[in-house]
Amino acid sequence: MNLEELRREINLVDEEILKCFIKRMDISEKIALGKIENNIELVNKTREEEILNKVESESKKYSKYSRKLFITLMDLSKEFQREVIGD
Ligand SMILES: C=C(O[C@@H]1C=C(C(=O)O)C=C[C@H]1O)C(=O)O
Repeated sequence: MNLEELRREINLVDEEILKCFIKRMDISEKIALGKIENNIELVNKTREEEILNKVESESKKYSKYSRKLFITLMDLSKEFQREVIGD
C-alpha cells in the first residue's frame, strides 16, 4: 500500500475517533449533571483505574500508549465536567 492510500485510511480512522470522542464527551456531560443532582463527587479514581487496567490489558504492544491516551481522555472529560457544572 502506498503513502497516499495509507493516509486516506488514517483519515477514515481519525473520523471514527472524533465521532467516538464527541460521543464520550456527550456522555460525560450527562454523568456530570447526574452527579451534581445526586450530590456525588465528580472524580472517581476507582473507576478510572478500572478503565486503565482494561485498556492496557486489551491493547498488547500498544498498552503504554493506550494508557496515556485514556489518561488524556479522562483528563479532558473531567475538565469539561468541571466547566459544565461551573466549577
Ligand atoms: C465520567 C465519569 O466521571 C469521571 C470521568 C471518567 C471518565 O472520563 O471516564 C471516569 C471517572 C470519573 O473520574 C464517571 O464517573 O463515570
